[in-house]
Amino acid sequence: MNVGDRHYRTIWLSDDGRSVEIIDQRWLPHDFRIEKIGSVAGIATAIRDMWVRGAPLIGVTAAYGVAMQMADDPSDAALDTVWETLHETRPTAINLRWALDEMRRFLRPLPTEQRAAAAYRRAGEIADEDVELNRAIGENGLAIIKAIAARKQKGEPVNILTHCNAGWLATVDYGTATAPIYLATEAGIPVHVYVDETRPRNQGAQLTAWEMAGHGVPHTLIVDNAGGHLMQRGEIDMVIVGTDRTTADGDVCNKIGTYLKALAAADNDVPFYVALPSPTIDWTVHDGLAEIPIEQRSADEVSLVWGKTAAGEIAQVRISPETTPAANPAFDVTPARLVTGLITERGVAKASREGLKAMFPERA
Ligand SMILES: CSC[C@@H](O)[C@@H](O)C(=O)COP(=O)(O)O
Repeated sequence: MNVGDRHYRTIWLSDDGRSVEIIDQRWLPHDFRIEKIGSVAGIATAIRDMWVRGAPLIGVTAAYGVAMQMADDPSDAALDTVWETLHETRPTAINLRWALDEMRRFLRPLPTEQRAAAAYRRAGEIADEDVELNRAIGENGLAIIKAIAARKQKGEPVNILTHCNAGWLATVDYGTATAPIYLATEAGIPVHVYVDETRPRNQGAQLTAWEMAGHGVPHTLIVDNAGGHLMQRGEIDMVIVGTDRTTADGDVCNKIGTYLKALAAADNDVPFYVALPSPTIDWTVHDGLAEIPIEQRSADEVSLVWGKTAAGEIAQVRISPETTPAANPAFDVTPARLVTGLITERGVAKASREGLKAMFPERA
């Protein structure tokens, strides 16, 4: 998507043909910084410390990490080691394991001297495929927005609530939850997005709001606790969120707080959609609550908040007593029964084993 008048993806191969450049998301919306990363250790840090984040982008970044390892040492042992090193950076988003598995499956049969070039090629393809998947999700979600718009007065916007950042910053381009929103805006369908701030890291306030502003999408930032109130007042037409892992039975794991939005949506008959590319489906998991590992992040993310001071400095402030402990589970699981539909690259699936099987018969 565009930053100013320039088109960016979130990750691209450097001119040296070996490193990658990424948009460093730690500083947004206050500062737009590009980082160059040329080692597996650098890739692991960028994923773990959330310079890059969002399930699909984590996967693509890891794929490039495998390529860097192959350029240094293309042996089978090194392939297994880089899989382990990168896999442990973040536990919940399944796209990380999907990308690492795909790279290893593709590289293992090749002679070692061909692996580095092949790995960079395959990582680039995975990045391009992500863009195509998201574009298709956009088309399928656009049909839902159009149907809601058709029931409204002419010119009245479709009000969409979203949580966390499942925008182009969380993918290579377009985003998952935001792709239908961008396509609706391009098509001239009036939309208005309520952006959940998404404590503790504020991906909504910092990233989704920045994306919406950058693309001229009318939007309003709300605190996480406001969504239920707005739904009770009929001010939300639909919810669209992303997901870090969706089970073969349609349970949806996503940023902490998603479950509460789904409960409020169900209580108020507001359709609750989840947008996802198929690499986000974990076909090996059936019971999301019991089986998906939930990342426990640092308590500092709860007790300390980043922002920009009046003097223009990007700084962190403490919001709780020094001695108060904090817990920081980063994701929760929304049971399939609360999900209206899964917007995939192939169409909108029912959030159930049968729905996903019908959409992806070759994988189920
Ligand atoms: C297209 S992204 C879907 C999810 O990855 C997104 O909603 C999310 O929860 C991201 O969490 P994050 O912890 O910022 O990586």
